[in-house]
Amino acid sequence: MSDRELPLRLAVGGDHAGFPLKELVTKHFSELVIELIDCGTHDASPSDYPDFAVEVAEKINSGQADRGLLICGSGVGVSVAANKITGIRAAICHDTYSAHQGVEHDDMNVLCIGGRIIGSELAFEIIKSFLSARYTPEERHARRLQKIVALEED
Ligand SMILES: O=C[C@H](O)[C@H](O)[C@H](O)COP(=O)(O)O
Repeated sequence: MSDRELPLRLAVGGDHAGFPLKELVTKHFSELVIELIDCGTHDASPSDYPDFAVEVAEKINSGQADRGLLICGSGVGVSVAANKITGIRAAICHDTYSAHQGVEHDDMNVLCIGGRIIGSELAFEIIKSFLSARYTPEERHARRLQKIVALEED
């Protein structure tokens, strides 16, 4: 995949376990997106992943960012936390197919990665796949998304 510009504003966050990969990701993508907002953590001292899920979600829900990227050790904690927040559709993707199909079909707006699971080069490819993808507004996808919105309203 080429390193052409990915015209989105991206909010990035993660805990101490995600910090090493987040540092590499922010450096790699800062020139490839319109804006990269680093929501922390800013060092490797122990921290709590829900705090960064909240920060990234706030950037999206306030309109400051188009998409989010969350990195913890496994990707599990940040995805569980982010999906508690209305308007956030987050998923762990450790392959490129899920990263673009999740956007195209499910309008996924937050990608979650495990910094202890995959290396930086694969992570870069997955993130590019996620950022390059666009939601496909076909009737079946819209119908399913409406059912998810209804779950949020329960
Ligand atoms: O799903 C949770 C995340 O992977 C956390 O990054 C992980 O639990 C942190 O582990 P520890 O506090 O042992 O470094």
